[in-house]
Amino acid sequence: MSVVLVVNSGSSSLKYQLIDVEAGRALANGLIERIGQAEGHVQHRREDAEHGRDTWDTDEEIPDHDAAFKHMLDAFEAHGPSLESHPPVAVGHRVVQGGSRFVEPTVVTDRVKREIEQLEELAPLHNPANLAGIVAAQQAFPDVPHIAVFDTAFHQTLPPAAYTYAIDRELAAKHQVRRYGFHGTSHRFVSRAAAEFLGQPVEELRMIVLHLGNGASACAVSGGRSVETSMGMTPLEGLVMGTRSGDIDPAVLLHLQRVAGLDTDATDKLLNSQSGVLGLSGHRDMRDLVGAFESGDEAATLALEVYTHRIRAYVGAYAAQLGRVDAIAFTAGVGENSPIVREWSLAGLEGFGVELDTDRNRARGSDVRRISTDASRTAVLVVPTNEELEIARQTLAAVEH
Ligand SMILES: Nc1ncnc2c1ncn2[C@@H]1O[C@H](COP(=O)(O)OP(=O)(O)O)[C@@H](O)[C@H]1O
Ligand SMILES: CC(=O)OP(=O)(O)O
Ligand SMILES: [Mg+2]
Repeated sequence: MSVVLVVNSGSSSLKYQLIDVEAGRALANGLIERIGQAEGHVQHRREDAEHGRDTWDTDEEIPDHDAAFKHMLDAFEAHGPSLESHPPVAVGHRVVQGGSRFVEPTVVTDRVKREIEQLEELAPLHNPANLAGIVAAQQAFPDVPHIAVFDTAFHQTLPPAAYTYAIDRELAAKHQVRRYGFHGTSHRFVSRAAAEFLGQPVEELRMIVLHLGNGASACAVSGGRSVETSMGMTPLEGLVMGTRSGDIDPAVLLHLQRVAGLDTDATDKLLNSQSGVLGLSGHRDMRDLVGAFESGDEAATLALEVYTHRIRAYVGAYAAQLGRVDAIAFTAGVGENSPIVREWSLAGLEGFGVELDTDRNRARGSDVRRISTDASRTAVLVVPTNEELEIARQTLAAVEH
């Protein structure tokens, strides 16, 4: 059995999974939230084939990422599985921004840490937290290799026409301004799982993956390679998200800076944390938004329309880029669980060969499933993503390499 610990360290949270890679199964997972705030929260869950699933919760102040790791180790010790009897052979870390530098999973050295730090300018919300997680994990697990797996890596196959912004070339080059794309680990996992479900080699398929979570992005995958994606230099561009605006005329910012006195920080906060469906409706969580829509809330209805209108526009654009669409795959929290979002996003596309089956779309399930009619030229699928398993696989492959 090869066990890998996967760490997804955010600015105020630490998510972890202990994974048996060959079995493709988590032995335990956990979430440590509100790091650095007065009321922290630790949740540890043991997944046991024999005893089923057990969850433990505690409320406690967690000052920093070092303390969060200590809590994680304590939880393994108190509730199992024991790390002595299931020692991780490596620790895999999600790192959001790898720039143009990192195209594959990379063994973390002091130099790699410095480079991740240098990339902070391109991901101020994500990379500092990812790095804090790596530093703390190295202290907790000094004797095993640590591997960084980058959200951007899968999109390094984008052609220049897709990743280049139409601004002054020299200025852009000097400041590394280009589109990088994110959620690559998920887009890669889902495109391969979709091909497997369809029983066709991924090399022969053209598909569109819609990763709709708190952050959301679309990806056109041709022959298993990312050829176009909706997030850009940062995870702000593209689809409407929980709290992020996605695409917007940049002149809106100039206008608000002039007429409403917004400075750089206020603009950043507005677009990243106060926009998206939250800004439109007061709800950031899709469950709450759909609930408000169902009780007739007008703002919630508009938010849902704006959210799905944008997805449909991207599906059309990517169909044009791909020339043919064999499959559309919905994934992540919203994509896997919201029939109304899937239905509205693909409404009116029958003329393009995309035909949803209403009953299949509404049926619940936890495995890969088809939600299009048998006659639909494009197969529409729901594919549960598993970024942690993908990180664990890539980590093990990097260690064995
Ligand atoms: N049953 C459901 N119906 C609709 N939306 C759901 C459901 N379950 C989860 N979601 C939505 O999924 C989103 C979170 O997705 P997730 O992939 O977990 O996000 P992230 O990993 O980016 O934090 C939230 O908006 C949540 O409301
Ligand atoms: C890159 C990104 O947007 O990640 P998340 O969806 O986890 O916020
Ligand atoms: Mg996610």
